[in-house]
Amino acid sequence: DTPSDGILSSGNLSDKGYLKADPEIEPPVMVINTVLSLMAYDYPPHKLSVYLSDDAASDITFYALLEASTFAKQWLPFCRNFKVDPTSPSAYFKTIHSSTHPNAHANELLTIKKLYQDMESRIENAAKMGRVPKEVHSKHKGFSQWDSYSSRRDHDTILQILLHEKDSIAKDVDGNVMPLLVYLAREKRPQVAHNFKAGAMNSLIRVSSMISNGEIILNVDCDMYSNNSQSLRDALCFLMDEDKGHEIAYVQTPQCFENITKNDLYGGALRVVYEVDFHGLDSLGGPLYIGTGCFHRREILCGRKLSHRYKKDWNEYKNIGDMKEASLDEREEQSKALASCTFEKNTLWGKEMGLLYGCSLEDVMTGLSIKCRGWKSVFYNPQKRAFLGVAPNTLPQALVQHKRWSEGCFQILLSKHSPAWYAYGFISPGLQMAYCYYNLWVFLSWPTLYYCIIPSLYLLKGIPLFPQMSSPWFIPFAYVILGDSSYCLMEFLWSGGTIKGWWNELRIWLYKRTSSYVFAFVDTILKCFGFQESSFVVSAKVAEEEVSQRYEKEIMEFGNPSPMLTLLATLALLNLFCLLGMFFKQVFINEEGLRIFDAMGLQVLLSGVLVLINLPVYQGLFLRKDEGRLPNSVAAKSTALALAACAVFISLS
Ligand SMILES: O=c1ccn([C@@H]2O[C@H](COP(=O)(O)OP(=O)(O)O[C@H]3O[C@H](CO)[C@@H](O)[C@H](O)[C@H]3O)[C@@H](O)[C@H]2O)c(=O)[nH]1
Ligand SMILES: [Mn+2]
Repeated sequence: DTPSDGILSSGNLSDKGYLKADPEIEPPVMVINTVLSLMAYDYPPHKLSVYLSDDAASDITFYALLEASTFAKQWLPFCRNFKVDPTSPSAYFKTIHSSTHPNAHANELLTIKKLYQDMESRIENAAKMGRVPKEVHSKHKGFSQWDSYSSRRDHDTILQILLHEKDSIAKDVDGNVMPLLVYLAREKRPQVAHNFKAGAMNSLIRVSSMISNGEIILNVDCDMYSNNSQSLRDALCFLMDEDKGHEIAYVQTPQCFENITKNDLYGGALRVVYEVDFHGLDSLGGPLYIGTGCFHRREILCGRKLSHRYKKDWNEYKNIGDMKEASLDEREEQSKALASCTFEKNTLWGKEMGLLYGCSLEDVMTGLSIKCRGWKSVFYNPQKRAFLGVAPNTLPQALVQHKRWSEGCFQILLSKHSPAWYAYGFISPGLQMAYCYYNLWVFLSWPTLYYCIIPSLYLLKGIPLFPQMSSPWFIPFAYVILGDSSYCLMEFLWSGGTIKGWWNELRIWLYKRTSSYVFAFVDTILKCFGFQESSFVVSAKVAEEEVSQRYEKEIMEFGNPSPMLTLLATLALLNLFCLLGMFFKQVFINEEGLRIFDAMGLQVLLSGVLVLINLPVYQGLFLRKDEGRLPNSVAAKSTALALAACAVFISLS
């Protein structure tokens, strides 16, 4: 029985103009489903507080949350009475067919579904019109906070306690108390760095300390709803364990997705990472903190070091001092100061307290710094997924996400918290190596690029680089190739994947290394020398109808021209040209026929596999007519580049 906060991170930004209007990228209806699912946890409601951080400071999101607070009055009792799970309304309605339920349930279900759909259409209308209806605006004082708002990068703190046990309206239809509910848009000014998600989280940590000060903080991305209403209780079992609990800083659940298709075209499920790697990490001191679905102890997130005398007394309720007596308005006013954009000046926030700044993988870096202070973490991976979110559903988005991640990993390696040197002595050598395994991702780009380019060009020229098939030196190569691929395949199947899914994973493995990691490497170096500013490209959570349809059919979505796509297409064409050129030369010019297979078997195999794996690229370049194909400009550029590379290489003596 400990008070806990559901801290929810949401909102988005478009400093660089990647994004359009916010309700399009992170739609308010999705966000309130997340909020409702957490409010309905199977947990005493007076000990539960939910905070929504809106980095876009959109009055439409505020309006949606206001609607959700009203709808919750019916939804929470409904969940309680009928043991509803998942507790996100939209996910729940998708799972049920009313005919299979007894009568009482069926009637109430119809009523609540109708209420939900009405609310949804009101919110969607407001989002479509881009403003909140006038009559609603005048009904709630909270909206007046937008009077001084000039843009999403320039506004005061907007903070509203929507439900609080002190307030008589905070009772549901059965007369029970409801969880505390707060909307927060921290202050932003163009001249002050806001530190993206980490900045938003730190504001939430401070503001919540003033309002509810729960001991446990759960942090969830705005697209991840609770799929298991017990997971909060389960996580507490680890943290409150009498023997080991006092060493544990956080309990991390895997990031799972609801929109993964059967063969997972973009490898978004990260199956092997969660089913194999993270369990390994768990035995070495605990998994990385991955930014969502994670239960933290507030004190430790705020910088506490491990001491052997530390043993939590869960009965001693940390009170919020004078604030207990303060009225809600006073509380709001005082908490606002904590979310101002200058509050952190000359403090340790972002350096030693809260989430750390200056890295595009703030979460992993923060988790590492917690480990270096002596704490452990736990990986909690229940059969019934704790949270479900939205994975990227186009190739460019998947690549951009991997770029952000690998860039962050590299930054951590170079940072003062580097697992390669700083962490030495603080964490076990095994964990150090495990971190480095991720931190060194970007370097994999160079050998992979080499293997995608050089052996094929030499094949075209007729120069063997590997032992011929009849030589005994061929055996170690064959052993490594067969051993590695069959091991990976087994691991993938064992983690619940399909054979085709493994082939797709292999493709994404290649694309990450030959585009995301390359660009991440270059960008990190540029940032080190101050040629570039840091950014956080928010992943889109919704897609156009046609894009979604192609995603369901597992047709690769390329979309707009970008340097990453040009690079991928060039490599794909280079391999195709080399392979075709070689065959042509062998059969028609040298008339050696297929003897080349003995001399250059491995090179033929390598180019052949690369060509097979790139089939979707050739289709996207030349065969498809739909909007998701590779743009003509990319086709022209990549063909020219690939041909030029072949020609130049051949002409070199
Ligand atoms: O300036 C920002 C940027 C992002 N977010 C929120 O942060 C969350 C994660 O952003 P998203 O664009 O969905 O990132 P993902 O690519 O899904 O992020 C993954 O990787 C991130 C680190 O790169 C982790 O923080 C995330 O938890 C993890 O889901 C979302 O709720 C955003 O609204 C903010 O609040 N403020
Ligand atoms: Mn996300």
